[in-house]
Amino acid sequence: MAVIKTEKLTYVYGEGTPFRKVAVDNVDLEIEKGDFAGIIGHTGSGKSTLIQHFNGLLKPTSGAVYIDGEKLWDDKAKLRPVRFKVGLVFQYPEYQLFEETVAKDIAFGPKNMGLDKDEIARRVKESAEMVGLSAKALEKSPFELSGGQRRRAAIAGVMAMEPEVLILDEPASGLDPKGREQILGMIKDYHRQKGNTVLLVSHSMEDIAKNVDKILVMNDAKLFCYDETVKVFHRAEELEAMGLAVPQITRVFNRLKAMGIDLGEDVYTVGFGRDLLLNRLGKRV
Ligand SMILES: Nc1ncnc2c1ncn2[C@@H]1O[C@H](COP(=O)(O)OP(=O)(O)OP(=O)(O)O)[C@@H](O)[C@H]1O
Repeated sequence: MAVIKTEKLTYVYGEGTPFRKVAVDNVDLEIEKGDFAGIIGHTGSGKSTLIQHFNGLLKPTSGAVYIDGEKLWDDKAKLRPVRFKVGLVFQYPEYQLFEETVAKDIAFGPKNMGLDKDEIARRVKESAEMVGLSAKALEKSPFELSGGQRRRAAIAGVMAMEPEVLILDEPASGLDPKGREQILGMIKDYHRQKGNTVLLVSHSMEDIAKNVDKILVMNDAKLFCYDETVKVFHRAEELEAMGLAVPQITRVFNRLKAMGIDLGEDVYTVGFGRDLLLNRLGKRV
């Protein structure tokens, strides 16, 4: 069964005003349990609006959202547990840290869930380890940490709620290349260890290509596709037509194909391209 399902999901900002804007338009979507997916689309294509429906932060203008088969908004009392089930990490979440220590910040969500002290302590420890924060860092004020560490602390705060679905909006934005790799690697490890559903919004095709198994593409408020990474990059021309640059390495190999050198596979990471080439050249890799 799909963990997230939408039926003709539509969301309109400013209904009844001259500024009316359809941000999500008739989206039918099924996200399976355990999927690790990237969400891409040009600026303003509706990515943030879409994900805010998945934990009941936004109410559809029309259409429906189901979490674990349960329709949201039929009974408002059921929204609270959904917010625990679907954890949302906003862009630049480090600006939302406010407690006096990192440990207290991470504990905030589990505390809010009404868990007992021991369980909260276990979760704080486990999620701090997951994001690579030391025991020493936990006792510091969030303001004593570096930007990258603060981001980790904020992500750990949502992980500590042990959501079934973890959604992150641009988790690597504003970080240097090394910081980006570390955060994305950490999210990949989290998915591998927990097997949970993880969705991450990103502007970077390269980041997406390297990390996720599936891609959801939004275009002008509509769902363009939700499919395996390879299959999505196979549609490079359509993606480029909607202003989405496929990874540079994919373009190089597509160019080779156009020149008659078809290696028979879609290439979207440098590592895979290298192995493919070396294999064809008959060398061991
Ligand atoms: N609070 C709001 N009021 C009015 N219009 C809004 C509001 N938030 C978003 N929009 C509009 O809805 C559309 C979709 O916005 P959304 O933020 O969901 O897109 P996005 O794909 O996440 O964009 P970005 O990549 O820039 O974050 C855009 O045209 C945006 O201007």
